[in-house]
Amino acid sequence: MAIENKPGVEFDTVFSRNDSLELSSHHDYENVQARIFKIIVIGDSNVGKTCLTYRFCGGTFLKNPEATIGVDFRERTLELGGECIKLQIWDTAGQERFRKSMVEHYYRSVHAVIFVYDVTSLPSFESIPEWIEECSRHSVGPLVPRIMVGNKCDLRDRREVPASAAQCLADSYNFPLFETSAKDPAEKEHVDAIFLTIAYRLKSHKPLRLKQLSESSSRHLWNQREQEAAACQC
Ligand SMILES: Nc1nc2c(ncn2[C@@H]2O[C@H](COP(=O)(O)OP(=O)(O)OP(=O)(O)O)[C@@H](O)[C@H]2O)c(=O)[nH]1
Ligand SMILES: [Mg+2]
Repeated sequence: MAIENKPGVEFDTVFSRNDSLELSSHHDYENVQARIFKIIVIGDSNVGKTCLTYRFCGGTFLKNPEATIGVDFRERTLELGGECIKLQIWDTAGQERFRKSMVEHYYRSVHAVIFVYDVTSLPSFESIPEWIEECSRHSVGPLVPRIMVGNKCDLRDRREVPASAAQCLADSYNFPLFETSAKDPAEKEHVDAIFLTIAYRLKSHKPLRLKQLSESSSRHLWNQREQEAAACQC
């Protein structure tokens, strides 16, 4: 599910029926020029960064993943509005010992950042400000989109992070918030939507159009002006 960020303002992510998530077969892969965007996925160990990125790039739930050492690269090419976009996803290590020599590389020339926590782990949520702070220390520009993702929503009985608390934190940074599950097949399209939201933002390379809506009809909310203004915190 996507969670409201600010009432009355919609993050104008409308996926056209003509957009496909993959390059269609009539394309000659060799000759297609794709713009490449680097997206890093950051958060505590065990929150499901590898499973989320695998779900998006591989289409299935990765059983028995091992802790990521350094970084794993995944990519997926999309056709959006007639343009080829390649998302190069850096699945980073959450464990300090597996990431410390890599941190500079994570943040260099990054185009978007996804902060992940586990809704069944309060400590992983409480770490989010530290991850945002690390991002800030590495001079990631204010126009670089950031989003927050709460993973493992399928574990309903074990939830420790209320959606309201997560929304509050996301609002304080003016980040969009998504809650999802890499494991639940019913959430597959929602995982896609997280990355597509970023892809559209990167593709346009310009401020999003803000559409005033009634509170009840608002979904995928992201106040871009406030997001950019507040991004100096991150
Ligand atoms: N129930 C449930 N389990 C999940 C989900 N996503 C990941 N897991 C499990 O959580 C554990 C950790 O997943 P990973 O994807 O390896 O976590 P990570 O954030 O990449 O961990 P590091 O590589 O150590 O930073 C594994 O046992 C996964 O099976 C989910 O959506 N639901
Ligand atoms: Mg991992």
